Amino acid sequence: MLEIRGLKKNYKKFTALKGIDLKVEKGEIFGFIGPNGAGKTTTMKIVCGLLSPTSGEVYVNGINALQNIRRAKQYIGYMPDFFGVYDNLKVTEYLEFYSSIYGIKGTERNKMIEDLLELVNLTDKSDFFVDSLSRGMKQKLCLARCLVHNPELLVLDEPASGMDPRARADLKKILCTLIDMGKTVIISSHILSELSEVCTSIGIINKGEIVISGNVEEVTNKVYNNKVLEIEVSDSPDKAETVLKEIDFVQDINPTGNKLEVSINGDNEQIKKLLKQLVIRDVPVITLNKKTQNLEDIFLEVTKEA
Ligand SMILES: Nc1ncnc2c1ncn2[C@@H]1O[C@H](COP(=O)(O)OP(=O)(O)OP(=O)(O)O)[C@@H](O)[C@H]1O
Repeated sequence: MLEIRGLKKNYKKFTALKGIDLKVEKGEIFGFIGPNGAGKTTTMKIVCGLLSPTSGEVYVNGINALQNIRRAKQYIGYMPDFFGVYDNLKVTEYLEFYSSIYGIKGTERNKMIEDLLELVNLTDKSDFFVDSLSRGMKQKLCLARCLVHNPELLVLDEPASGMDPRARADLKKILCTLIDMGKTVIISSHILSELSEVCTSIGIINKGEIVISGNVEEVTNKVYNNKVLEIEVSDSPDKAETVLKEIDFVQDINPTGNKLEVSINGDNEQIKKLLKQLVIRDVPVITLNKKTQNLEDIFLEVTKEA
């Protein structure tokens, strides 16, 4: 759905993007993660045709977006990180205004606005003035706005900033609904915890360069060659520890009561071998889980200063 190749952007002498390569497949929720000033907004604006790159290529649904920006824009819904001021415009009027830009009128428009307000949980605010909405509500209205032309690719720049936990939970649900509707979503953030549960893939950008990208599991594996297992035994944790110490690919063991956190150098094959050893040696294993690393840990790991 989106492919970016060798994207560079200079602001005068400052190089904001140093040659970005990214691929986002249809149906993904791609988390575009990076600290302040990393280059997320610059990349997103170029993708949406709001900024020209210094060099590079952007393809949206196979269309060369830098050469056919009008065609590419039909596929893109962009939610900027800042929401403008709209005096004396009610929520419904606001969406009517944006619908008119795309030539959507009459009953089709009314039904679409009704559906969008339902999607973003703002049906009961349809008659409110936009300026009277809370920041979180404005964000959701802005999301509804970028859906009026039924785009396939949504580019959302920090949509959760300023939202309270309830609004964030709503946003996650909305994103899942959008994916069920067949959309592809790119969502930027520097607050990783808000993305970790919903993203199917991520790209981490730092100082204008993609440090790492791929689906969440791939990225986790690339960053952490070692896997961490959580093993619980009904009793005899000492025996479990003794057996684990004899396994050559076990790197570290951290026992707490009947639970052991075990770092291994290996993949699923090694996990199977480890479990087999424990069972053969009569260690009473009750549970064995792969400990998932959250995006926050990965982000801190890959963006830490050398
Ligand atoms: N118009 C501009 N002129 C000069 N420099 C700019 C301009 N816009 C952005 N920059 C610089 O380019 C770099 C990338 O900025 P960008 O806004 O893309 O980062 P970001 O990852 O979106 O950051 P944030 O999370 O703070 O929004 C920053 O160093 C910023 O200061």
